[in-house]
Amino acid sequence: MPRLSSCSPRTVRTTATACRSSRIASAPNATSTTPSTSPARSSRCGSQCATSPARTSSAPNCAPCSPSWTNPTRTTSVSDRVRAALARVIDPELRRPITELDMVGAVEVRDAAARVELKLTIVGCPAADTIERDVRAAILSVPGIDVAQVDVGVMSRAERDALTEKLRGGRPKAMQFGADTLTRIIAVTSGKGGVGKSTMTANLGVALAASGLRVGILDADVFGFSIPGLLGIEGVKPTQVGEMILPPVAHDVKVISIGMFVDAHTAVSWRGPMLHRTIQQFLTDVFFGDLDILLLDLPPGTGDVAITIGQLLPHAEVLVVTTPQRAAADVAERSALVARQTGQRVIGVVENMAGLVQPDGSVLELFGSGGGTDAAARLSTPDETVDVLAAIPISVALREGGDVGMPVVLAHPDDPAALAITALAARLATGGRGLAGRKLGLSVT
Ligand SMILES: Nc1ncnc2c1ncn2[C@@H]1O[C@H](COP(=O)(O)OP(=O)(O)OP(=O)(O)O)[C@@H](O)[C@H]1O
Repeated sequence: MPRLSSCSPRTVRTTATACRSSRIASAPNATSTTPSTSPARSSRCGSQCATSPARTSSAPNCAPCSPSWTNPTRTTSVSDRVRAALARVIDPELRRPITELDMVGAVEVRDAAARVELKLTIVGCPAADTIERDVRAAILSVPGIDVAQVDVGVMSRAERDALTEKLRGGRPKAMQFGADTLTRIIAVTSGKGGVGKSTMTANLGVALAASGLRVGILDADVFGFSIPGLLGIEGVKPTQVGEMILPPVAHDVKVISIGMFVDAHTAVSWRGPMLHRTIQQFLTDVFFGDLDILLLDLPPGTGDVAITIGQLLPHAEVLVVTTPQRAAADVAERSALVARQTGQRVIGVVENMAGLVQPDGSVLELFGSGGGTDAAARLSTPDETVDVLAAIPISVALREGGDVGMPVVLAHPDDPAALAITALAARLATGGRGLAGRKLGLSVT
């Protein structure tokens, strides 16, 4: 089983000891825009303290170095207001208020200064700077507070375990997307490689998230992972809190990919059991939270990953991507049939790389035509009609967006391919969330 390592540790800069490492700001404008790690401010404050440790610093922009926080003179209502402001700070990875995540320790107020203990989940938390900056801004947003001191520490193991437990909602560690999940799971599949499955998955995910849905992408294309690159997060490592893996967020989409755990230049060559365990671990250990839609980018063909996904997620829906070429449609049909054998429902066909519009307005059908309609017709049964849900034209902007990690639906929303993908997302989004139409495996005895 592959070891999914945590993100590379960085040292958290704590402010446990006053002044030397404290990052104290004197005014909202100064702090919210100035990096809290400003060496100038730290050393200025540090030198003040070195000479008069217990005294209020008189340096410009330097807050009291060691105020007597234990004996606050302000009423508790001000610290309550600081706490209320902190409840608006959202952890970028866990997507919940930091107060709910028990990341806020003591909150103390003295005169116009507030001190807050911030407990990060792990040492080297990649979101540390963002959280600290937001905490500082939240403190300074409270009327009457113009000095913010944030003492940054790290949760103890017990606190981390308690958080993991809380995030799981008290449920034992298990596959998150079982038959009773309210999350719609859509596997993007094709028989043939290079038809644009990953490009479609990435853009669809971003378009669905832009429409207000909570979206996750699981890159199950273990051998040819490309989702991190398509979404501009190549090289980003997930944070690990205890046994829980927090998926990086790109363009509002939570993303997990084997590419985040192996060296960029490593070729993954695993046999079936290893692939199975990896996908299973993704579905169990990665904390996606409450999602509306989970998209799966499958490798081409009908191999081990497709079978694993069929076994683990028989209630998933399947979106078949093909090109207009008849040969591609033949193979696409096969991948959909395998999915169907596991109980998954084919919800439609996407014909990608449809005609390229020429400067004179004529359309060049580089890959022929009719493949999508063909595949849909062959996949339709007397009980279930399968439609072509979208035809995505060939687009230079789409390809370029993939190359630079900026999906075309965001970078060029008026591009014909972007418009077609956005319309497809809107169509899929109307499917709603829940168990409606799902086989529940109930039987009457
Ligand atoms: N509509 C399109 N117009 C232009 N280029 C496209 C279009 N769709 C995809 N591409 C390009 O085609 C190439 C293959 O796309 P992609 O990697 O998404 O395919 P895939 O089916 O996921 O491939 P694989 O089989 O490797 O998983 C990429 O370079 C992508 O930018």
